[in-house]
Amino acid sequence: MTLRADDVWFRYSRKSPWVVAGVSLSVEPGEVVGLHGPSGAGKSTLGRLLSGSLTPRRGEVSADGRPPRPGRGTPNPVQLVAQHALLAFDPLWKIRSSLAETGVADDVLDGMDPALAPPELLDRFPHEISGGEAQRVNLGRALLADPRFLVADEITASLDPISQAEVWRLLLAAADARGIGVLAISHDRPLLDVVAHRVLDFGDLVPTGPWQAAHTSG
Ligand SMILES: Nc1ncnc2c1ncn2[C@@H]1O[C@H](COP(=O)(O)OP(=O)(O)OP(=O)(O)O)[C@@H](O)[C@H]1O
Repeated sequence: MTLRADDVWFRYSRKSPWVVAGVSLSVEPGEVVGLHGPSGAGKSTLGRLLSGSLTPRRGEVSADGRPPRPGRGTPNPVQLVAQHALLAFDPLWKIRSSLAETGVADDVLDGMDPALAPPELLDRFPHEISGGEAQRVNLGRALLADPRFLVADEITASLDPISQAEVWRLLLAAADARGIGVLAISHDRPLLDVVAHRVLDFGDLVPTGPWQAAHTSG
């Protein structure tokens, strides 16, 4: 099973410029691929395309040959974990209810790795946990879906160094143990050099030919 983008193109509207223009990449099971680039380059957009929350205007995204969109009752094999973990939780729901929304049974929730979801946090509201705790629970929720791939988009950009190291330690351990392929998106090149097996630069993903030049100028 490979996560692939094949000549993917995307723009937010017909009148806006191409944000992703002819990009191809692949992530293998168990592989951690870093994606680096400046702010506004299009990294998050590509992450959303790879996780199926956006659909390419042209080209294809596939996980094991199929578009990574959740079917009815079927978890998405490509889970997106984004920077602002608290936005992923309903502020009016206790953490337990947000996790239960994934469809897992109560005993699975109670049996979650306490490093990801400490039992005492499950009955709190999102505003009652720290940013580091929120991102660990958010990662735990993505792992409940038993994903084949994780798109980790600036997941530790707002965290202190200790929380940052802990989130990455947990993610890399889960990826290694379960053979999950990871696309780690960050503007922090030294971080990617530590966590990833190889690092791609967003600018290098865009082929430079006359056709692209004509179609990416706006
Ligand atoms: N929902 C949206 N509607 C319209 N334009 C958008 C939308 N989301 C992003 N963009 C634009 O697409 C471009 C790429 O944004 P994107 O968030 O993918 O970049 P990025 O490389 O992830 O940046 P950063 O590192 O700052 O998060 C930017 O010009 C941004 O303004």
